[in-house]
Amino acid sequence: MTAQIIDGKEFSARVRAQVGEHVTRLKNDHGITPGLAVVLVGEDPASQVYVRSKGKMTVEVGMKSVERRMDADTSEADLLAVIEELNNDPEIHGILCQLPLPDHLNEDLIINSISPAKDVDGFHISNVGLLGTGQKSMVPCTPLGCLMMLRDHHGSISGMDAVVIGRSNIVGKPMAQLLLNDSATVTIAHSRTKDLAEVVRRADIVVAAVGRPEMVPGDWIKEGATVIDVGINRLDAPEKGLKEDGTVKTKLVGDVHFESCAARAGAITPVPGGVGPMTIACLLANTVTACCRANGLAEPEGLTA
Ligand SMILES: Nc1nc(=O)c2c([nH]1)NC[C@@H]1CN(c3ccc(C(=O)N[C@@H](CCC(=O)O)C(=O)O)cc3)C=[N+]21
Repeated sequence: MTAQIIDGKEFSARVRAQVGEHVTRLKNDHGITPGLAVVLVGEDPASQVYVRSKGKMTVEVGMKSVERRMDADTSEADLLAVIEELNNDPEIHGILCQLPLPDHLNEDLIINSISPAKDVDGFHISNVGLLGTGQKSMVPCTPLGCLMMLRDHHGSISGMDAVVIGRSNIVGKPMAQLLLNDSATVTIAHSRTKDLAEVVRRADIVVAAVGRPEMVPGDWIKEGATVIDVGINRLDAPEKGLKEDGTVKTKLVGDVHFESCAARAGAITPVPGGVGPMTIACLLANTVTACCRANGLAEPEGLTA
């Protein structure tokens, strides 16, 4: 079987267009402009790229975009003060504090200082608990994007065997919760899982979120299974030659070996152009959702879990 490619770039453009329509309605009918604030501590170049791209897309859908850049040696108190200010700002409906934070900052403390209603990452303990008990919450963007693609492809995933490889708080665990809420049979596998190959071979749906380049080979994939690749790993690609500064060019690969998995899967997401663009689209979707909830308005249909 040769897999259908699930085009995250195209899908995310559709989601962003939908978000844009909601934003227009909020503005025209209610005089409200959804606002998203991104807090970036330090100068990590990869983070800066994401932050810029998020800011650009936020403006493209008609929302207000605020960026707070802080020095890498910012104190916890100063960061907490910025978050408190954003918590109290009525024009801001979503707050994202880019992770990872520098080592001297307590990530849990910072995340839990964001107002749960504005926590568009869905990382606050309140949102984690709400999701785990099947209550209305803010849902982490990457798993939400994966769920949207799975629902779109399958219609319903009820009763399907899903294996999530990876148990992070950001992707693996919330992904498993979402799949379970949609009545899939869910296994969470990880680095200590015995006979991972056999576990994955049972799966109708494989979500790979481990952060290890190309670790899932095609012969682990059941014929016709759907493969969602969350990994974004940058590898040296000497075959592409050198950059202007003399260093070797790089390429992005996922957590699955694309070619061999695509040869067996029924459908697969590519890297780049798969889950990544959906993550940003869902961040915008969550901001609109947060804005609607904050104003007691009906939630945007099709953009929530
Ligand atoms: N609090 C927090 N929330 C996040 O959501 C968050 C974060 N911190 N820290 C960093 C990671 C990373 N992240 C990405 C989002 C989109 C792409 C994306 O769109 N990638 C493109 C490729 C981009 C490229 O070419 O480098 C793609 O996969 O097609 C990548 C990475 C969100 N993150």
